[in-house]
Amino acid sequence: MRLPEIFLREMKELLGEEYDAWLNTYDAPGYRGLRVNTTKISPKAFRELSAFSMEPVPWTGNGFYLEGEERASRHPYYAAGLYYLQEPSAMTPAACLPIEEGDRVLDLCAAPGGKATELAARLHGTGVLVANDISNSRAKALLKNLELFGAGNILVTSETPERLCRYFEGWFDKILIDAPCSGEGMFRKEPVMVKDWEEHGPSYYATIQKEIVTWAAKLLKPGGLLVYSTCTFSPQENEETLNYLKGLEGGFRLLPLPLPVPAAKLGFQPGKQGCAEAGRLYPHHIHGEGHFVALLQKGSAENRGTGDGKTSVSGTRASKALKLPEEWLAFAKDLKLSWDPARFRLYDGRLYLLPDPLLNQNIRGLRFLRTGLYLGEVKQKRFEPSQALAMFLRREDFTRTVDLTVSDERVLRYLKGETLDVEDRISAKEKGWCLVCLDGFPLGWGKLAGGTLKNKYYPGWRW
Ligand SMILES: C[S@@+](CC[C@H](N)C(=O)[O-])C[C@H]1O[C@@H](n2cnc3c(N)ncnc32)[C@H](O)[C@@H]1O
Repeated sequence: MRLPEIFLREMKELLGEEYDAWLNTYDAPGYRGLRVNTTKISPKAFRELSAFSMEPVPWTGNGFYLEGEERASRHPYYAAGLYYLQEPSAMTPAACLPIEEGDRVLDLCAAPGGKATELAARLHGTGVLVANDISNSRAKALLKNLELFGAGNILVTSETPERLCRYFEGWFDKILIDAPCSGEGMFRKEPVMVKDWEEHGPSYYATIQKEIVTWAAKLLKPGGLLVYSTCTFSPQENEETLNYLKGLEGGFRLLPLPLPVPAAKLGFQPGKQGCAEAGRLYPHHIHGEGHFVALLQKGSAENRGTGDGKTSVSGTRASKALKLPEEWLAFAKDLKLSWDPARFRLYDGRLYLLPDPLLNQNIRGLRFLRTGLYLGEVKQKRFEPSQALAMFLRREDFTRTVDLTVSDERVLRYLKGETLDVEDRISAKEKGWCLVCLDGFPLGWGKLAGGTLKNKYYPGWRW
């Protein structure tokens, strides 16, 4: 593999006598990883259910090395949102952000959602995850991944950090910044990144990173926690950015990484330039690609207020209960869940369920792709439930289900959008909307009539 001369020189300076061991890793294959969606299934239950050959990634509770040849991205369990495919080192940043139920969490550079999906899972449907990416096209992939995971307590935006700050200054309990970077740690996995490094390099990204952390520092509550991560080795992009952040208003200090085992035992190397608590992940010390992770706190823990989420533009608006459409009420008779009426919003016939922390929050003018859980649409006097709602629900949340097992050839036909004969799976008189489930996990909607299942799997997701 061809690596830029300047990069190699800098790595020699960084690694000293470890340089050769590091360089040799480019002749070895990389590692594939799978992270279990713990809102849907426990890691133990997933291992029992799936036939995948997997070994735990020691710095996570739900990450695994994928060892066989299975095409896990084309397995129906993927369509059921049971896991995310992620390189093992990339699992570290989200694992290092301590999430508590009810938290207001921001993933500032979130697309396509590798870390955001884990943060959403750890919120267990409470609080809110604001998942942002400056790129609108990448934010669309982020939204899809969050909805596939069944996350409903979300706000997906495509904004600059500066504009987010006009709405959410001092609002977040936890922030994750997986910063755009020169990608030095990914050259083995994605050799095309070498070209980008030659065009831009660490100085270009260091400027962007300083801009991003400046706004993130304002977005975080006093006492709040922030994870800063990159997939690069460059101290200019890592320690220099941290030292810049430490000097910002509010005062930031580094904390030890809250891992299941001390970082040193896992083979993580300490950060440099006064940032020893940070973790440098090198492919010659761990089974994974290069990464950098640090956990910081703004001010001290005593400063950590409850925060009232005051906005800096046009005040707040009181939440009032919406008169719910008849079509929704008729559909919801089959739903075994109920929600506070104040949480519903109807825009152009589309019905949404807002996360609690957003009820009094002004988001007018914000560029967003999704506010909360999209429930579905009122169409020709009927309610059409959304794919996002199917993924959000558990099997037991809806009256009618069609239950298929993974060995049933109808599973793939359903995912392809075909009409199915399901007479053997239901009682003869069953009629209307039903949740199509795979081994107990919803895949999407169907409509039953006379033993036939009309396929309502979202056309944009069909296989
Ligand atoms: C390393 S990637 C994020 C990967 C993501 N966290 C994941 O785990 O899937 C960095 C992201 O930052 C976004 N980005 C670049 N500049 C940004 C900025 N100023 N504000 C917010 N996002 C930005 C890029 O579009 C890119 O998607």
